[in-house]
Amino acid sequence: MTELAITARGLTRRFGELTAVDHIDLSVEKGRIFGFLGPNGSGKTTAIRMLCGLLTPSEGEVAVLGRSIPAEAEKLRLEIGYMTQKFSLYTDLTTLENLRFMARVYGLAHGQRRQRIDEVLQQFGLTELRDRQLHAMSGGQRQRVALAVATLHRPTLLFLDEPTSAVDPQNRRDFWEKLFDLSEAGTTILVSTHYMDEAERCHRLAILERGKVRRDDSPQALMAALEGRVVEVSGSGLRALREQLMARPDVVSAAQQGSRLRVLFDEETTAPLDRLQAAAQHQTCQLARPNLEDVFMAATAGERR
Ligand SMILES: Nc1ncnc2c1ncn2[C@@H]1O[C@H](COP(=O)(O)OP(=O)(O)OP(=O)(O)O)[C@@H](O)[C@H]1O
Repeated sequence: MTELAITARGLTRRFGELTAVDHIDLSVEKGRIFGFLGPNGSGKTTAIRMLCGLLTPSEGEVAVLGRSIPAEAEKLRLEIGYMTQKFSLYTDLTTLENLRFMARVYGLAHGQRRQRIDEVLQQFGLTELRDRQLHAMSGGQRQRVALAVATLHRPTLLFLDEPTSAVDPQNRRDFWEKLFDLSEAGTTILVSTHYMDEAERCHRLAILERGKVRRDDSPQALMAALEGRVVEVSGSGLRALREQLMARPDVVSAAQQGSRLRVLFDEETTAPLDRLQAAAQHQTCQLARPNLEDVFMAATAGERR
């Protein structure tokens, strides 16, 4: 049987009238990278804060690393790492000063601190930046420092809340390579994002929208489930065609990408290619491989209608 690092049943958080997280169920396997994909305000941060024990649920059961949360949250403190969306380190201190300070906060034994700090400096490519103040670093460099700090005490579970929102694509790729190194070494990672390319890298993904989990599976399985429902149209007159298609009940979404229009049909539609070709007589239509954006549109279609 696979071991679970996190289980949540019916996890809910209300803020007054608003239900920010609405009865979500989660099972996160140990050693895997689990993603929360959702737009702003979908409840990712609120869910993560409850799983860390920083926010009390309104309803629901949560167990993290075998401990009941929030009752046993204090015992979890040294077993988890948390990197928040907002940068939370001291920007007027250097990398080394931040690491030394946090090593004390985590209660690392005096004799181990230096060795462990040297290890993370090397692991995250920070040796040359050890004496630089954080305000004089790029977004990508700072995120590396934040990840080094979050893993300094060797947590077995890492919560990363939109860790790369201020980072360019190359640095995002490098950051993800570090996450895979950590995952291979046995660390469980729960990461929230609104980038499709990041979501696609996760072993498993929960798509959140308005506080609910709309889909929960591997990215590959989620995309495979849409096989045969996505058609691409090329040719002229795509703007007018899009408008016409968006009015149809069998079309979930129609989005232009360069000189193509990508059309997603709903589940019940049979032979979408033939249907579209009938509507787009002056254009060329062909079936396309579903991507995560299509999955996201399909998962949230009910809400938009
Ligand atoms: N302390 C709070 N008091 C009142 N409302 C809150 C509070 N925290 C979050 N919310 C609301 O709950 C909803 C979910 O917010 P949350 O921050 O969890 O979403 P998110 O998916 O993390 O979005 P973002 O990427 O913008 O942070 C939002 O409508 C937000 O305004």
